[in-house]
Amino acid sequence: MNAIEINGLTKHYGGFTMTDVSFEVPKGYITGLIGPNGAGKSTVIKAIMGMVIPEKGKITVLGQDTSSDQGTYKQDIGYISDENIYYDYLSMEQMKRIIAPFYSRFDEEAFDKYMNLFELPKRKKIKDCSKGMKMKYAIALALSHHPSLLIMDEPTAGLDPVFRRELLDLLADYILDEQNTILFSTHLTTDLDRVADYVTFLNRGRLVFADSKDEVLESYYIVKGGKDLLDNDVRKSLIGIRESGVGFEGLGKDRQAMQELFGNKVLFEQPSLEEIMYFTAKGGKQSA
Ligand SMILES: Nc1ncnc2c1ncn2[C@@H]1O[C@H](COP(=O)(O)OP(=O)(O)OP(=O)(O)O)[C@@H](O)[C@H]1O
Repeated sequence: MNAIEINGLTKHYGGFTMTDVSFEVPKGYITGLIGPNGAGKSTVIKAIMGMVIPEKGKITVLGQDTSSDQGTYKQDIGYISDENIYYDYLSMEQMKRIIAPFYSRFDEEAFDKYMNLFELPKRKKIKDCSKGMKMKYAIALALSHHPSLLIMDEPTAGLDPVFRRELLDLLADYILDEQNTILFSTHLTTDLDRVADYVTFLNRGRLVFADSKDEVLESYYIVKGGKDLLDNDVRKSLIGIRESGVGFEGLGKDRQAMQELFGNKVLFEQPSLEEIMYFTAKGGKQSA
């Protein structure tokens, strides 16, 4: 079963077009949404949250069509924005009092537990909180109404490495209840290496892939070889290439064809998610 289904999402802004993006977020797992700056990650997340109205496409969240639902599906979502959506001059406690009534299952005890766990002083004004504290506060609020779906836009941005790791562990715990689902966007593929089960990759408003992390990693290869091997046909068959003075390194998909062509004249490696993102985003244009 899927927690989220996106079909044919299309949205135009001035210089940007999101074209026919379709993917699913399976229930009970962590799905990471990756892509370079401006790829459209926030646009997708805002469309799921009903904050961006697409020109085309259908979005179903927890079985409800978001365009016909009056927003009740949001009761079950813990949403963490990448923007500051709080009143700066209020304390964290005062802001919580404004937000809590919107959620029928808001749990004060859980809120206190997370505030203590994250070492957040309730009386501190939001304007005096660091970026990381604001993110922790957003996470505390989101978890306190026991959502079955957590949607987070860049939750690890601005966090120190220690809390980043703690947060990822917390997410892994949250998913232990197989009814819960997480979708989070990030630039940091190392976040995904640690916790993601599925990966959705957007580039320039288009879907590159949406699949299980293991399938993704297995379906690509990195090839390394001498410069003399790099003719036009090889260039065309690779998704991205990086050239140096003596050789090249490229990302491709059909390993067998490349193997038949070069045998043991080249070296094959399994790419990391970061390399897949880097070569796909840059294409074959750059050289090192
Ligand atoms: N309200 C808007 N009006 C005009 N253009 C917009 C608007 N919102 C987003 N865009 C543009 O749409 C594109 C995609 O933006 P989006 O924020 O979805 O990307 P992103 O992948 O989340 O990027 P980042 O990783 O930098 O946060 C960008 O070029 C952005 O400038």
